[in-house]
Amino acid sequence: MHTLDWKHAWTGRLLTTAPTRPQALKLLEPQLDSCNARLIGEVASGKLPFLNLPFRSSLTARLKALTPQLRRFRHMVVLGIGGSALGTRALQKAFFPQQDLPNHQGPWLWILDNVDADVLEAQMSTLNPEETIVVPVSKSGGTIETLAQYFFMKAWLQRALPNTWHEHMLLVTDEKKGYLREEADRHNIVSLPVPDHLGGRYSVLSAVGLVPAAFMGLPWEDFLEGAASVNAPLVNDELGKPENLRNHPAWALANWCFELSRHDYSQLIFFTYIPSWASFGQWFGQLWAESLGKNGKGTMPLPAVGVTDQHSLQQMFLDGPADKGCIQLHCPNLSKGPQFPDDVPDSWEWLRGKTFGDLLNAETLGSAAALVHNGVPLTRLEAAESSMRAAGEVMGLLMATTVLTGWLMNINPLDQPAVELGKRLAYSRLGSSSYPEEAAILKAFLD
Ligand SMILES: O=P(O)(O)OC[C@H]1O[C@](O)(CO)[C@@H](O)[C@@H]1O
Repeated sequence: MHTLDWKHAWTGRLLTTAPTRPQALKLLEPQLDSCNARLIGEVASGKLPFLNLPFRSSLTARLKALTPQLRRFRHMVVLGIGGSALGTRALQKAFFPQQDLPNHQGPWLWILDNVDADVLEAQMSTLNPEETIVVPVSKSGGTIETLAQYFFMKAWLQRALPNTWHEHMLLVTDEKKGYLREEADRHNIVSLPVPDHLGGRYSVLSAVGLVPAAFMGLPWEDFLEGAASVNAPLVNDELGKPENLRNHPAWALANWCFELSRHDYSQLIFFTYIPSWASFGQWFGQLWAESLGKNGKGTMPLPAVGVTDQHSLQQMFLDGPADKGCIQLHCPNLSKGPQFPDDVPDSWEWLRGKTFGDLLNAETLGSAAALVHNGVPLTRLEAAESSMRAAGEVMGLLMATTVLTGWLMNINPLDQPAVELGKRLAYSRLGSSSYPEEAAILKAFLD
């Protein structure tokens, strides 16, 4: 289980100009009713599948059947970008650290989520196609960065394995539409669906995150269970009871984030003090930014890693503009590591008998106290353990919080229309004639 510590949340400008937390929650009663009505409607119409996981049993059956086939490969190369890669990387770094440690013998998961010619060429010149499965992941099936890599890696497989190349691919994409779906049908490539309404940043609980997890041998069912359990009160049989929403931690957290934005805290630090979960910050960054940056609204996510970023970003957090609130994610029950010996030098005699993990816990606390002392409103999200189940809980909670914060801000947290322009400008630059308006924008930019 996780807990939220609110003791220092309603501080800074919130303390002087905003209501106290109980008052704020009370003031939000009218929004509670409208958000509750929206929750009922959107769950019923299938628009929030990351909350009630309607695809869970079919995915579980398919993935269990596929796992032996996946695990016979030594390398998996995931091609994806944004939400088609960030959740997977978070799981890999957190739960498969051995790949980054000495003497690892495999399996190896490679995540190609950029337009990086050196990395692509290195993959194709060093991996043995016989031992490799390529997994293009794209909800839309048409993302240019992913497709571009797909074209090259498909040709690479075809050259080496002319008759069996399609057995070295697994496509994760929309069930019915998109170019990758057509490719799966055309070449008889095994595929798993990204369910309807499950956009990239909400998709880690689907085949998007779980195919690589199964390949790494991770307990992905625990991950699903964690996410399902945290949001069950919002979507269970008693769906519609306002107290389910009123008492849910995501409602309280969304309420606080909304109040921060209303009081000119324009940045939200997501400070992860579980070192192996450092990559959760990038996952959260996309979730928060694409969901909430709309109509001049939203707060800027600032992923930071404790303790590392105490030595790079923390100065700004503490003494820069007072425009930041902070969620500190931590776990007091991580492994403790070795004990400091009795012969550490006298200047550090207070370390004697303590463990390396005690240092992390003390720094987690020290950083939190320093932020609060400097007026930064802080909510502490404590995971009882750093397991896959706990990760599912935390991610499930953050997804629900993001959606509710968007509703409170009166914006649609499920789309990301503004990002399209840059893509169209690039297509135009490459010679596509479908974008005359973009050609004009480019011309104005270049002239
Ligand atoms: O899974 P897809 O459709 O390839 O999209 C990749 C990413 O691109 C975006 O649509 C933004 O352009 C993200 O929301 C998404 O995670």
